[in-house]
Amino acid sequence: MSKQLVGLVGWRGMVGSVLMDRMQAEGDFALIEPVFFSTSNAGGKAPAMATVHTQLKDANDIAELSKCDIIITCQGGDYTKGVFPKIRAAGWNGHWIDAASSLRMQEDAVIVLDPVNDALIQRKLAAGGKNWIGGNCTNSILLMGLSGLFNAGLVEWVSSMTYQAASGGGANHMRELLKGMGVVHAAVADELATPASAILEIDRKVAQAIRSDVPTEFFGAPLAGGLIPWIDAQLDNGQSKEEWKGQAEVNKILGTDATIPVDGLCVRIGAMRCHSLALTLKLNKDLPLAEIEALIKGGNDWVKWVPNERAVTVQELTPAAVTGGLEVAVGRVRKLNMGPEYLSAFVIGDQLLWGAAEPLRRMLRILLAA
Ligand SMILES: NC(=O)C1=CN([C@@H]2O[C@H](COP(=O)(O)OP(=O)(O)OC[C@H]3O[C@@H](n4cnc5c(N)ncnc54)[C@H](OP(=O)(O)O)[C@@H]3O)[C@@H](O)[C@H]2O)C=CC1
Ligand SMILES: N[C@@H](CC(=O)OP(=O)(O)O)C(=O)O
Repeated sequence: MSKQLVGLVGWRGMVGSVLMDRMQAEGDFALIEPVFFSTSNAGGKAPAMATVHTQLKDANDIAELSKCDIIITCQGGDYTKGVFPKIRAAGWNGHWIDAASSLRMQEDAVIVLDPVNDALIQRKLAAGGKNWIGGNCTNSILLMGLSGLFNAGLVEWVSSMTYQAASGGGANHMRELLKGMGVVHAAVADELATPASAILEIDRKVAQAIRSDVPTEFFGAPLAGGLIPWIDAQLDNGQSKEEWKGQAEVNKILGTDATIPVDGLCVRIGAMRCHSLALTLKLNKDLPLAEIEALIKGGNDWVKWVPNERAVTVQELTPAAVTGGLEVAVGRVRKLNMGPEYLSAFVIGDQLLWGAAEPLRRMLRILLAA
């Protein structure tokens, strides 16, 4: 049987690069005929995985895109808004798998996170669904960490304070943070090399470097040594668009009948990869912690439970421990002073894996197996 033609767009970006790594690691390329597209280098050499279509095609060429059975795009929302309507209008009836937020809330789109909503995906596939959209990275990490509680129907509402890594903005954002770190270090390298140097002089110089010399082209404000308590667009109700996605997407992924309120603050921090969420959950039952732990651990195969103890938390509930892996770590789980149904949790996962590339890769495999 001939292999399906799978178009790959955005494969060079932050998410796309991770997707390529994972597809190679899992042998996905052996199951498909890949065609690589580019918005900036059409005609250039395609990655080595392309054995037949060895030249990059123009990512805006509707005719070439329409030859694909499946298209996976990690190019971004502007690309989706520009190309998706045209290719559908041109009569293309293939499967569109997309990392961008543009189509997520469309009626005929499914937000895919198969360890959490596989039954929903299969129902929509059987009904002829064609649009499979990855969720917002932070919401995917939230649900991968606590699907056990959500799927047990125990969550009444969630307050979510997020700590989102620089790579969430993309490759250029991650590069900007690293450059900024270099600027800050360079500003005080001599003083750091002199043990007796005055710490307040170091502090003053660092503050000056952060205010004046750290690059801000992509983040719009200095991130190195600091944080930015706003991600994505401003909405009329006072939320950032990133905060709005919380309730909208969590409920769509779960397919809830009654909306579970999800709200909080989304904050950009100077981590490279991994998004974290400091959560307050209101449960609808007062359960023993041991039962809550068992439900969280049983949520899916990728949950890594971290006991609420200082030493193991400091070692295992951090970006350094979690980056590059498929485990989603859940810790700091305890009852809060507000009452026995109020629970804290700290969830951290590699947002480029379960928060972006992995659900797309797994959706491709679901389609190939259908
Ligand atoms: N970053 C994340 O954590 C997540 C992102 N998403 C979504 O996925 C989509 C893609 O995001 P992301 O991968 O972060 O975006 P990037 O900006 O990293 O990549 C998108 C495209 O930008 C172009 N590009 C421009 N400059 C560079 C560069 N220096 N290095 C690499 N590529 C570059 C590439 O296109 P070309 O090769 O054609 O020039 C690339 O395909 C977005 O819609 C985003 O919202 C979803 C979940 C998580
Ligand atoms: N907005 C997230 C990345 C992401 O998931 O984007 P979107 O929801 O637009 O696909 C961040 O900046 O960390």
